[in-house]
Amino acid sequence: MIDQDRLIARSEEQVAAAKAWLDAERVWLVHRGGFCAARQLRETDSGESLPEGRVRLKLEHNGDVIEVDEDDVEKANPPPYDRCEDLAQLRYLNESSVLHTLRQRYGSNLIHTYAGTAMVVINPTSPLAIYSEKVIQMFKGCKLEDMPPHIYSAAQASYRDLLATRRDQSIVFLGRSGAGKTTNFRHVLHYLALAAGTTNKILTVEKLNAISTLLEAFGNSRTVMNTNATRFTQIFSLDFDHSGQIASASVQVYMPEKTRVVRRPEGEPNYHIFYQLLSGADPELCRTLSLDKLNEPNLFMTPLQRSEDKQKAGIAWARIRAALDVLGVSPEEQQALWSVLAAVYHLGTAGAVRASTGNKFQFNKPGSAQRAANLLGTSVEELARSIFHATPTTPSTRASFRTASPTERPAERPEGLEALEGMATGLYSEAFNAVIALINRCISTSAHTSNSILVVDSPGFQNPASCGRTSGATFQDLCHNYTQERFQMLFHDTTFTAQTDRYAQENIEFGDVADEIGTPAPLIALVDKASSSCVIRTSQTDLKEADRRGLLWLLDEEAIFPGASDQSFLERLYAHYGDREYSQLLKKGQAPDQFTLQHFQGTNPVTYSIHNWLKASRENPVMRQAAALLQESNKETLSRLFVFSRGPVSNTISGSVVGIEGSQSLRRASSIRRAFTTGTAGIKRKSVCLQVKFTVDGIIETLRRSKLRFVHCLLPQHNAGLCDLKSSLLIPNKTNNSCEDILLNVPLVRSQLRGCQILDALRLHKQGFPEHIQYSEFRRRFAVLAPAEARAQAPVLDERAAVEAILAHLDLDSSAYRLGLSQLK
Ligand SMILES: Nc1ncnc2c1ncn2[C@@H]1O[C@H](COP(=O)(O)OP(=O)(O)OP(=O)(O)O)[C@@H](O)[C@H]1O
Repeated sequence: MIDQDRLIARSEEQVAAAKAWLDAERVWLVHRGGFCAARQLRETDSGESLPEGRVRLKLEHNGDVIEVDEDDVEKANPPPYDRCEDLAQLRYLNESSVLHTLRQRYGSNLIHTYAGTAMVVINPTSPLAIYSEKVIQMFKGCKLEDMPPHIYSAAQASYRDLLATRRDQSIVFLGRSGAGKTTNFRHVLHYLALAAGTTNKILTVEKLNAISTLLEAFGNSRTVMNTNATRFTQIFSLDFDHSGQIASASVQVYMPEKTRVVRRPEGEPNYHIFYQLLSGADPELCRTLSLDKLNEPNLFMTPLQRSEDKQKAGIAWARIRAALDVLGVSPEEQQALWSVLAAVYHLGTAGAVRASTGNKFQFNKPGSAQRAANLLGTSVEELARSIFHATPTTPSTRASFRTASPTERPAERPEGLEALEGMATGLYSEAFNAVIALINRCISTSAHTSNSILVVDSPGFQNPASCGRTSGATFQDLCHNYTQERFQMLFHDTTFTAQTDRYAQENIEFGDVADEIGTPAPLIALVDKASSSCVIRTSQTDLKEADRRGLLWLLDEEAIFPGASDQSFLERLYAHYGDREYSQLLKKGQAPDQFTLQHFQGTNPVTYSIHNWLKASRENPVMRQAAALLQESNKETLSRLFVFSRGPVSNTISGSVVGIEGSQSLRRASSIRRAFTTGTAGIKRKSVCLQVKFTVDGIIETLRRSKLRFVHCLLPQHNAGLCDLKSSLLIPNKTNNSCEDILLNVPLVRSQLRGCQILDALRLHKQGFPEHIQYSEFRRRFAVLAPAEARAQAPVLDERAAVEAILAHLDLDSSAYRLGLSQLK
């Protein structure tokens, strides 16, 4: 380990000041609201020593002397560590010292901090002048060890690793909604496009901006936690040729929150694109799309009312048109996209009503339905048939995860409004899918590429109650939270499990830090565990455990069980997880339709409301009619676009898989495709809830094969994601809080640090040897530093001895490395 003290050349006064600091026994007193500085006193006023486990402190801010438990006291670091760039360098590694360093840095607009091999970034909530082409050029020319913490250094480290090892790399962003994942994701892409360069301008900054604009318009929405919340997971793959330039790229989109088009929590709007179209389209386009009168009530959206909102949407609309031009989307293709969006709007106005004769449903407002049909290039009769009367495709055979019941029925065809919602959702999914296909058409090539950097962004952790919505989190929130838990598990596996396994394999002695580290695995199992089909031991406990399956499986079974309801699902959940053993993970909610999951090892409990979960867990069968309707449209521009977007050279989001056949990167990542199209995933295509599990399995499997880097994005305040709406930022009352607390909500940051296990990772990093290199690779790279006789080029019999010779020649401190069986650490 590198000791910061040894690296900093210091004057005698500085040395004296550091010694005085250490002698003064500066500590942090930890309290619920945060921590404060104090000096530890050795004895009582009368000179007696203190009882075991108790310490006396003199508080720095008011001079009070108090006696507290020693567990509430943590050692403080000398002032040179106040803004240290890597938390692993702290002499005393404890929560308060980490928080202090982060707060000091944040106060100076230093939002990035290394945390060993990971990075922590705190949302600055306002733009900073730290991202530019000039800064990119600076990082590009910088040695790794000289780079200050910055999102560009994470990108540069991945790029250097890719060049040095020719191994695929990934950068994964984790954090709560509004913490800044998407913002950093974009900076990474900008950096790589500029620093690595691209062949034939396949991926320019202009194109990246255009892609962000489109994905944001179609896939983002305002939520209670973030004015611009991402509602889909994406993997942006940058594919490099042998010279290290980007020769191709692609966007893969997973698990878009489709139902938001028709239903969402109260007060939250639809996707941005609808408002931008409705407010921005010029009169001629409005006429073509029959959007010139927007005064009728609409089931799916309410057009913007305030003139400033309309103005903003109008500006965004101009940007969207320009983005489509940059990406080479033809005017006809653009027109086809707008026709589908306008048709969704008109269906919202058309509504559904039971016909006066018979038991069938029909449009409530035939005029609006006619407008939708015209735009889709079909007849209103055909449209009505597809929505209200068409036989849905037969549901797939259901695996018998619940005791087979003769009364089980296939999923029923939704009626009336629900059927209409299915069509609107399906149309929107097809439009979003087409946008991604058009993006990929512009940035992918068939050039031979050798390695990729995958940059991953997904909706952040959702806890709506933290921003004042007490009605409970939704099923969609659970899906996003589950995805974040799985990414955290990936971080856990990479940081803890893989490291300690490697030490064991290499026969390297190592302390017991790893044994005490908690894991997100139990909560993940509660959500996604499949029941075991074979039980080896047959005690009652084993049988019960074998039969116990995760929430998603229970929900899937309940959704098609006759007479089941949201409430009966909740009862089954309690029946499986009501034991004391699970009380730390699942608790009953205050309302009868609520339950609480203790996410991130209890640091982020979320109360969910089960309202509508059964419905949300199955795909609405009418959705699938949308693709057929569009492909068979009598408007050639529409049918051509939607045949293309579903075709082999593009991609699809509807089955959760997005890829490009023929692309090198995806051929390498072909297991993504396999994971989604074979086995249980294939059988369960219509189960939205199980698709979430299988999709995340596929993503994780792909990422595991690359060298992973994690960026933990943190919220400084609960509502930091709403910083675009400055006035709604609830800054704590100045009179009650110190200036620093106004910047950073310490309990909130502390709970995020605990949830993402930063301290554990740092402890392991400090105690262990996280960097490792094969002997042969070390010799290849560093043999030039060795004496001539130790510079064998060909493979040598004893690689370890050869490396030892190089190390001996370099005269390195032997405590700074370990020699394993095949690797140097
Ligand atoms: N580095 C940054 N510089 C300036 N503003 C930032 C930065 N990071 C985040 N923000 C601000 O915070 C807001 C929320 O950030 P962002 O949308 O990236 O969060 P997120 O973690 O991706 O959220 P979600 O998970 O909901 O999509 C942004 O709209 C932006 O205004």
